[in-house]
Amino acid sequence: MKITKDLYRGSLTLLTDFYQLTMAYAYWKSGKAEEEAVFNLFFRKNPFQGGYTLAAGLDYIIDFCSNFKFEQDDLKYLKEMRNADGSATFEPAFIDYLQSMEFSCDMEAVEEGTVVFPHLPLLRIKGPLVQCQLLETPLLNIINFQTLIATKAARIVYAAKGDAVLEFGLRRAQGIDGALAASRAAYIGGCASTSNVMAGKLFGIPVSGTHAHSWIMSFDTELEAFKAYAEAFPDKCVFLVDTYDTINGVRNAIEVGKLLRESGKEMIGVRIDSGDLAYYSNIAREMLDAAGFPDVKIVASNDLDEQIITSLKMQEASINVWGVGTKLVTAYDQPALGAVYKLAAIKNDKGEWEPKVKVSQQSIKINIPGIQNAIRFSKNGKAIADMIYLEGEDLTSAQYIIIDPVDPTKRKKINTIGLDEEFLLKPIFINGQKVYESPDIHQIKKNSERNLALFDKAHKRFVNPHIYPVGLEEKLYELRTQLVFKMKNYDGA
Ligand SMILES: Nc1ncnc2c1ncn2[C@@H]1O[C@H](COP(=O)(O)OP(=O)(O)OP(=O)(O)O)[C@@H](O)[C@H]1O
Ligand SMILES: O=P(O)(O)OC[C@H]1O[C@H](OP(=O)(O)OP(=O)(O)O)[C@H](O)[C@@H]1O
Ligand SMILES: O=C(O)c1cccnc1
Ligand SMILES: [Mg+2]
Repeated sequence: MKITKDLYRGSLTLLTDFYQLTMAYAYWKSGKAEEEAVFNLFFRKNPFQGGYTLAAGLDYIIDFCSNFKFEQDDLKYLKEMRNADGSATFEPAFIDYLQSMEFSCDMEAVEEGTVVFPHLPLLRIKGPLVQCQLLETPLLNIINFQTLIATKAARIVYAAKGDAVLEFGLRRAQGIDGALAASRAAYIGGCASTSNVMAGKLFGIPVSGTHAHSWIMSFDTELEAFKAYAEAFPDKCVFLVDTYDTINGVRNAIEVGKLLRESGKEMIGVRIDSGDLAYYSNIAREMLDAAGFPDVKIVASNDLDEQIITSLKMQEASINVWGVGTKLVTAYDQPALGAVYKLAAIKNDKGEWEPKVKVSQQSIKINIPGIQNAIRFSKNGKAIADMIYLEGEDLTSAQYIIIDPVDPTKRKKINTIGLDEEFLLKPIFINGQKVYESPDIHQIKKNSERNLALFDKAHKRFVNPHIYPVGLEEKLYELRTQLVFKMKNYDGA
């Protein structure tokens, strides 16, 4: 297979769990395939034991849905699928049905770079049951990963307190697609650049890089290596100083920095990639300052994450730029976000929407039924609370009570006078037609910055962050409670 932009932009319609296809077939057999349904995509817990999550991945979803079509070779594959007894898994008429299927759903979603919280709908899709069902797996695959990595990046960038964070993860990322999507999401989360050249080409992300130990090792001496690099890249010299002896490495960098200056150029930085990064960065800073290089940056790398960066900041390390790879692109301490996709409503024979609920012993697992949206209330540029409500509800009240979806004793009163309101779900597709103007990657990154600025630092700290209030509007809470009671009786529980 060729790894080209087409891999991500072409039809990936079979990228779904087989059970979506078995259900599709069974829906079709039972005459339910075209019944209208609404599904919500949401998660139940912020990743990394954090206080917020940064949404990413929508642009992939838009591409996926825009190209949602069973191609001839997809159909051939399904047609040839056999049961254990040798009979065809799917009837030919079903294959014809798939062939004629075109994406015709309505979709609303939060924009990429939106700060989101447990229980909020990140995406809502309305359309034929069969289409909504087939889309469950790819939508989750895309949102779960990119949202996870964007959130990890936002945390790392937050720890860096305004210093640039360079994403160096390609060599340790989860395969080719994981690497590309991670580089994209890391940029959305606030990284300044990626080392992944293909991500730069595909997504328009700035690329940057220094050099490796192998460059130094290929010469007889470190000094020779620095001089040769300076000749090749007089405007981009970031010297890796720790191959043999970090202090001597800084001395050599200063020597070449002086030569560069004589030729009218300035050394940009030094990179330290091992040892005690606080200790060596502080020595390097003193040496560089004393030699007349106060503007030369000190880049640090080596298994960094938000915790180590925070520690190095506390130690007053003289680091200005952070190269972060493995722990960012693999979301090292939490390898998956647990977003789910649940049926919220279905249209009955009379054309009325019937809200649907999945009952669980664990109240956190009871989904929120009905066709929902969410409003973010804020005051003077600071978010106060999010309210999930039923679409069509009268929203002119001066006061709301929002009720915690897991613990109904937790409630918050919101007086709306003087508050700003933002509807979180934006229309993306109507009847399968795209109505959303996708922002470019730089605008998405700015949206992340704007969104993150809405939230108090209490929600951003790494240890026991303050919980941001997200609640159900009273009527939605009532609907959910009544429905749970009804379904439990129905089950005889
Ligand atoms: N001052 C510091 N405070 C906290 N963590 C640090 C500090 N300096 C470095 N670290 C981190 O400690 C870890 C050190 O890794 P490790 O024990 O593998 O040593 P190393 O420097 O990589 O060794 P080597 O010289 O073989 O490359 C890295 O994750 C690094 O980011
Ligand atoms: O540490 P990360 O956050 O993943 O950042 C990327 C790392 O990749 C490179 O070295 P590599 O890890 O390949 O070799 P090394 O550990 O021997 O330096 C680089 O020098 C960084 O240390
Ligand atoms: O450019 C760098 O310094 C770099 C790139 C990838 C991995 N480690 C370092
Ligand atoms: Mg390493």
